[in-house]
Amino acid sequence: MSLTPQSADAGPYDALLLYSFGGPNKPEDVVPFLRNVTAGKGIPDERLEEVGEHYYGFGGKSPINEQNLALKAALEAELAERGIDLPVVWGNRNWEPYTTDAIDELERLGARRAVALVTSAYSSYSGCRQYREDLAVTLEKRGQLGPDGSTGVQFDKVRSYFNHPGFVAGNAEAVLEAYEELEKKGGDPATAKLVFVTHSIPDTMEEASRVSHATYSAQHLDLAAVVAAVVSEVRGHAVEWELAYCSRSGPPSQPWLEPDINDLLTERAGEGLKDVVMSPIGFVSDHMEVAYDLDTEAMATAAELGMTAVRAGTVGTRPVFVSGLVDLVLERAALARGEDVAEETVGNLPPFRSVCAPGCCLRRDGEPSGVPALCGVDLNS
Ligand SMILES: CC1=C(CCC(=O)O)c2cc3nc(cc4[nH]c(cc5[nH]c(cc1n2)c(C)c5CCC(=O)O)c(CCC(=O)O)c4C)C(CCC(=O)O)=C3C
Ligand SMILES: [Fe+2]
Repeated sequence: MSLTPQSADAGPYDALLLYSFGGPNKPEDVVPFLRNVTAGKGIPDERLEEVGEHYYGFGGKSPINEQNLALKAALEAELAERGIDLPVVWGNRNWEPYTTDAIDELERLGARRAVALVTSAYSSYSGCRQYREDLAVTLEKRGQLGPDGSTGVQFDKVRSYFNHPGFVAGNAEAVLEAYEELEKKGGDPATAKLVFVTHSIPDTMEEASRVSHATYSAQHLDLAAVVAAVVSEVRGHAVEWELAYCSRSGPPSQPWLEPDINDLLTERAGEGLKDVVMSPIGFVSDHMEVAYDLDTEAMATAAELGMTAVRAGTVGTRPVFVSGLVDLVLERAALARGEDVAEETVGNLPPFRSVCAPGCCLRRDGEPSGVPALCGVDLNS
């Protein structure tokens, strides 16, 4: 697909909200942060203590906040380069600067209509609707949620971008670099397996992500197939790949998406697999899930199994990714202006909706949340 020429017009938006998960900055933040994340989610105490230890092992500090600041700076630079006058404001669901701090900042800037860009490329409750609910609930607490949406700053959202060319190209670039590293470590790229990794979610959340489009796992499989095809073409050999999961939580009785990356490595090693490249396509930066679950845990598993393993990078602030994000912002602006725009994609799935459909990405299949959400067809859908 050819790139559509886009005007450098971000109107009707007067600000961009970079909207993320958040993470602790120091040891004292760890427990309050975990309380924010898990409020009402039924995560067992043992799991929380274990996750707390992951953070303490890294000095009580998650890399995520610095990574988001770097992404914010990269977005600002790309916007300036293209002559687009759009201030970027950063906010998080689970830590400072909170969503409400971001709205304060938007008000200080005099913004009346903002476009939200979530640091999650996939559509599911965790990566999409939970952010939309958080915006609505935050405005509600501020007394700014009118019957048809915000009476304060008005928000739209950039579509889930797992199949946008910039995200796909950034991941392919990172995987190609990992193959070179594997060769340097003495591995054999021609027989290595490419394992894509993402955050596991409960099976019920996977089912509920089906409402208006392909499920969370299907979105990953679509992107993975394209990345594997690029790698195969560039390297000139067949690439065998599969998808695995990390970071499972919740009670053991509750089914979550599998296989777990460690189980997969163990099983494949038993079948004689020697070399592996792990590509964390589920994450946009090397935050704690990557630093602990992959770099610490899965790499240790691979070492114990005598495998040669390399972890590919995340898209982070790769120029091709950042420039794709700015394209997505301009695309959303053109849609908001009522223009006819080509919504660029790669892979087999269509572009995901910029305005979420009723019932989209609920937490559990068939269970309305009763929580209002912005950026859908209406507040309570
Ligand atoms: C799909 C998905 C993404 C990717 C999309 C996105 O980026 O949004 C993601 C990202 C992240 N998850 C993160 C951290 C945590 N996630 C937890 C818990 C959970 N995650 C879930 C899903 C996801 N999570 C789910 C279904 C739960 C169970 C509770 C619930 O149903 O909500 C818990 C609680 C303890 C535990 O169980 O692990 C923690 C501490 C961090 C911060 C890392 C850092 O600090 O660097 C980030 C970026
Ligand atoms: Fe998570």
